Amino acid sequence: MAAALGRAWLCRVLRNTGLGPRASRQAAFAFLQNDRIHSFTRSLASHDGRSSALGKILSVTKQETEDVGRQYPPAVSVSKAEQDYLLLHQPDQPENSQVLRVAIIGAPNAGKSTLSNRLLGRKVFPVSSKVHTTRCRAQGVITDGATQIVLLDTPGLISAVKAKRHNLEKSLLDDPWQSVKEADLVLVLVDISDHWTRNKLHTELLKCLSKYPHLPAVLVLNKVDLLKNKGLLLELTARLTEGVVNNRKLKIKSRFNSLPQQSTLSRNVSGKDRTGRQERGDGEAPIATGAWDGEYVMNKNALSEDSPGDSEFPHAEVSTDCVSGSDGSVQQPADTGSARPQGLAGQHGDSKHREGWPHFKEVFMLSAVNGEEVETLQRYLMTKAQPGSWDYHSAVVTDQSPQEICCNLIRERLLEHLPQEVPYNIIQSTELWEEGPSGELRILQNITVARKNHARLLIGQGGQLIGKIARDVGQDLMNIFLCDVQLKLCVKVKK
Ligand SMILES: Nc1nc2c(ncn2[C@@H]2O[C@H](COP(=O)(O)OP(=O)(O)OP(=O)(O)O)[C@@H](O)[C@H]2O)c(=O)[nH]1
Repeated sequence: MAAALGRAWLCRVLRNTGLGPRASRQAAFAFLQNDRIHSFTRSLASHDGRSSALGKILSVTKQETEDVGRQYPPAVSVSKAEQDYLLLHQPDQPENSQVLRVAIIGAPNAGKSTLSNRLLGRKVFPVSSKVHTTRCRAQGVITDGATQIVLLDTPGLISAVKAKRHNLEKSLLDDPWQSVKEADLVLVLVDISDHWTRNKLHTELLKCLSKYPHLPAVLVLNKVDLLKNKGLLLELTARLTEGVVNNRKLKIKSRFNSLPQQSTLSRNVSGKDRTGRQERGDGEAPIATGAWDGEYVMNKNALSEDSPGDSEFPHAEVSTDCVSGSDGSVQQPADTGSARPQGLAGQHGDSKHREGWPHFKEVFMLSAVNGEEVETLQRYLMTKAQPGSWDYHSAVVTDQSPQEICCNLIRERLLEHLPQEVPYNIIQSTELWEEGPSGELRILQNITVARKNHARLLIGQGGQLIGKIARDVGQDLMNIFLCDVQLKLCVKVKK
């Protein structure tokens, strides 16, 4: 009640500054939710000169709103018409505008949507532990100063055979390829906590990279928070890059023989520091910071939390004895005692037989779920933007409609809470989408399941599960739209 009164008062104050009714309500909501008012005022006010009036009321300087605005991106409009208008609106780019389109590709469940949400600073893509949460590609937009980064979130890469066997829709097969075709840079995400898949790049990934060999590609090892033995990161890096990053050969050294003997890198484990001295276990642990091309790669603090000790960190460095082929490919020197894992396919082997990709420009090791090192990746992406026109107005955070966002987030929860195939056979339809008298968003969505027992599962005892899903999705939607949301879910059985 107190919050509602406070909101109404703030809303009136904001309206006196010349803001429209919805803008005032959103701003008031944001202010009382958190301090997201800064981003909101930035996105609204920076275009029409109202920033000074709002700034006075909120005691926020222009610099402050810009700084915090970087942290908190603009809200998404609850109205499809408004969102469509924004999407078609002429981008409000400055003269020195820069742009970078980034396709995020990887196997299903690698964490592509989680990373996209992290980079955006707002959850607009659905995430779940079940595969194929993302059904078609969608875009997220980060606008910071004169630079715009467009993230192309894609469904997990799958083979045509698999798509046919599981009767999966065409978008799952085509969209990742389409996104790569449109991208300026591709992020290849690998789930390094998955023992079954982490030792080799997915065949479809390799096919995709081979098809666009001149597109800059960056390897991202995700879910480092789940890895106990951090030393494995460098071993995996050597495998997945075929021992070459940015045209340079990797040399992996370990101060302690922590890598297993049968390791593909064991012949390079020297147990010595850079000066060739044998090191003691209590010395300062060398880490792979700035190992490649002078850029940041791995940060000890970011990765050491659950590490058994610094001795787990091997050291990686790059020798410059790699040469570029005339086609831009990297050729291995004859015998340099390289870190290249044995038994890998040749440099130009077909994607079926190779395990890694030797043309990655950079390697990042991060945790999309808790944000470790995501900012480092974001900074890197910012530096890669090239002069060019923006794709979107700075107030756009995604190209999805508000209804699509809502459907996807409900599906995310259905995937999370329902067993096996049940959530994949559900049909969702939005029956009501309207703005209530106090500016709240009212949504009624029908969820049609295939069988009665599925409906029982979904409703849960005394309506507990469906109630929880409605509350959780409602909360997510409030954070996206920055307004009150009343979400009702109605479970039906297919006739
Ligand atoms: N522990 C941990 N879990 C993560 C991390 N990143 C993603 N996840 C989890 O991995 C699961 C899959 O994440 P998504 O972002 O949906 O993966 P995706 O690649 O978009 O999946 P698809 O839509 O199937 O292609 C979710 O349960 C996430 O919470 C991470 O860095 N650490």
